[in-house]
Amino acid sequence: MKVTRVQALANEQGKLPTQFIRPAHERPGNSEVIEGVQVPVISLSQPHDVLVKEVSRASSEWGFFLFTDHGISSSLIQRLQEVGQQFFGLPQEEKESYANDPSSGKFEGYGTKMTKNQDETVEWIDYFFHIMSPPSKANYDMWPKNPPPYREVTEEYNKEMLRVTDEVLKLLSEGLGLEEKALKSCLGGEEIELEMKINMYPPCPQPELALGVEPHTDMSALTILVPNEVPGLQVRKDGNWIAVKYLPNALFVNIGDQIEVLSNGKYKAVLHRSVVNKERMRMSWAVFIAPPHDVSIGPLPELVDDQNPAKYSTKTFAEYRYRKFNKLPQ
Ligand SMILES: O=C(O)CCC(=O)C(=O)O
Ligand SMILES: [Fe+2]
Repeated sequence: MKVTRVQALANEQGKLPTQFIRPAHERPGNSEVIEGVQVPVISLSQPHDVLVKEVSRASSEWGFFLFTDHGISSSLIQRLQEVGQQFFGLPQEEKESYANDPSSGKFEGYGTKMTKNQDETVEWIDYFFHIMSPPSKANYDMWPKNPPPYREVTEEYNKEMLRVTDEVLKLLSEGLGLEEKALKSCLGGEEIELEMKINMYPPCPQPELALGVEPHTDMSALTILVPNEVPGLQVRKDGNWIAVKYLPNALFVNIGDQIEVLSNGKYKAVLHRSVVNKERMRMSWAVFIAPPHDVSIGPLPELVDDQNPAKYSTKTFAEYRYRKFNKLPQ
């Protein structure tokens, strides 16, 4: 089936096509956005006990924080961004050879959401999605072959993401009063999955009427994202949308649904959305960290007792995903 890419629409001058116009209450132009509030910024070079406290606090109060001094070189982040930009700069025909097809279960590849019916609204975004880890699940044939360094750069970034993931999961485990391996082993241990989603938001003729990504929490355990320099991410805190400022080389860390469930609600999955820009293309590289599909996730028994009953039901990640995709209650 022929899919109209947002990138192609952006090249046609003019008005925003109707399927992108959000209902009035969802339009970024109609909602107050707080610009001045600072989201938590946490340096990974602090003493361990301070880090445990800061990460645990940010994850309980915000479900979101920025990491600095994480040890990933700025040149690696720059190369990751270059190969992603170069992919989206390829001729349309070449990008189409990677087209995904979520309706038939083919999630990996080049994608754009389509409307199922007339009154459904879509998002101003094209993306590329593929599994990075574990190697046994990575389908390297689906990774961009152009530009040629794509695979090498992405594998190098994947190694760094595995290292930072271990670090965050240890800190979060300790913040729950558990031993440092607790959360990772619940998430499949070495079988934990890392997925790359490159988000590409072309310039939008009427950004005040559209959204890049609608409000959602990530169904992952954690998401670690690096954006380009164009701002656009907003996180929900105490009933307000807070615009997240760009901080060069910082990692944006989201708590996702699976950590909220495992922690029995002590840590909160952050509600977030992204807005688009009239002049500039925004891009972001989101790494979703999730359990394998057959792993069951529920509140950790150590966190549940008579005073703290389980707030979530236990189910496999496959079941959770199915329910979330189909907007069924969890
Ligand atoms: O582009 C962003 O900053 C957010 C993207 C996002 O929320 C997602 O891909 O789940
Ligand atoms: Fe997200």
